[in-house]
Amino acid sequence: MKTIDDLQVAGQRVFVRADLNVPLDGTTITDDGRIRAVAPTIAKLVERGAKVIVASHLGRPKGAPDPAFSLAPAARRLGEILGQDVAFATDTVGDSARSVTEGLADGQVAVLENLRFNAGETSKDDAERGAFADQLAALADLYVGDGFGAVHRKHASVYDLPQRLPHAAGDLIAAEVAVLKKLTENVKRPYVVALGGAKVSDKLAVIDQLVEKADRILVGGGMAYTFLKAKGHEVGISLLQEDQVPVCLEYLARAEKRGVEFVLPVDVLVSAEFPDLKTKAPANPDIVAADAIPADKEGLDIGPKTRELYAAKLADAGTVFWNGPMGVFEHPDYAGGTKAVAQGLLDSDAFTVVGGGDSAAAVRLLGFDENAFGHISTGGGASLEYLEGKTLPGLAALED
Ligand SMILES: Nc1ncnc2c1ncn2[C@@H]1O[C@H](COP(=O)(O)OP(=O)(O)OP(=O)(O)O)[C@@H](O)[C@H]1O
Ligand SMILES: O=C(O)[C@H](O)COP(=O)(O)O
Repeated sequence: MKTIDDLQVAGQRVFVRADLNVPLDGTTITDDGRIRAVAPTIAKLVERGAKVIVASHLGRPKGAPDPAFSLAPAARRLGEILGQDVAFATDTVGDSARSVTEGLADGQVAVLENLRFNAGETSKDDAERGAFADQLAALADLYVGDGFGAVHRKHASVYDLPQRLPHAAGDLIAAEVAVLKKLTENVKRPYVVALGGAKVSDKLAVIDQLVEKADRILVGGGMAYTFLKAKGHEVGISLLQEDQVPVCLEYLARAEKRGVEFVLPVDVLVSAEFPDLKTKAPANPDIVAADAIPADKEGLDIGPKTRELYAAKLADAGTVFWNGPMGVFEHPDYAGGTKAVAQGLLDSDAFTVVGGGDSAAAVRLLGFDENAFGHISTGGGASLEYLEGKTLPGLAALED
């Protein structure tokens, strides 16, 4: 892969595909880690006299403009971090994008509106994605891929666009790949993987390969309930991927055969209602055994016994990879499980990697020092798929 140092960027329009998919409370960014992570790449391009055009997705809008998913707050924050004005285009490839990018002088930066406001960005149809990539390509001379969190997506700006422009990997992608590569070679054992979060359907599949690589897998968050169901327990109204129950059973059987310890919650915090993340009003959850979740309640965090169990399972680890909060950590009543696992990582002597937008945000928002971990990756799904050994579209497209 070429790096930025291989490109002559002075005076050129450089398209930077970043991952500015940051958590928002209205228009307030609650954690700016992903913006800070890509800022050095943008600053380097600025310093070298490029006209920098930054593009990203935010959330999962449905292929049309939706103000709740505007990148305007992220563009403002990027300007503050860079210490310079950052222009904002109110569309992605329309009149605003054209005029804002045409108006850039050398060393200036613009952010385009959310790529996913355009159906072509995420389309499964090659021609539709290609047509959108053509429109993006018209805005720029060079492409820098630095949105590590999205490299596992075969999307127009990630996969098709670099094939249309001279391209290189940005410094964030280069650094992420260098660390994650270490986890695919000579890992210090026991190798413990902790999985949680809400993107259950996306991430269950990675267990297929992790069962072959890890020594111990701890499951929490929304991911746990499909496994509990597979074990024959009722899970009430918890997040459930019913069609994946047979797959979970297969993973459990394969783990047992390979001697991989597969650890599931023994107790959970439940409530009849999803908590109010805005007011943070007390949720008063109940603690129940994992095999006794009431039919009208959902599991929203791992319980106290599970926290202790997971801390013990992390204590002797040589390497830990963790993706996905153990509960709805955004509410204080459901942050305990995520805190316990973060503390468990720190209390071990392991090389620790935390991956994912919300997982990294959780670590910082819950007051942990991000420098105390071995590596905080900006990619959750992306790092998991990398560790699985998959070819990631956004990395493949950056190859020479
Ligand atoms: N039991 C649960 N039920 C519902 N949501 C949950 C539960 N446990 C955790 N979550 C939610 O999971 C979300 C984070 O999951 P996600 O899979 O997106 O992780 P991530 O670290 O952001 O990874 P990525 O970068 O791939 O998105 C949080 O918003 C949290 O509230
Ligand atoms: O948060 C992430 O994992 C990345 O920004 C990718 O987002 P996506 O899962 O919506 O594609």
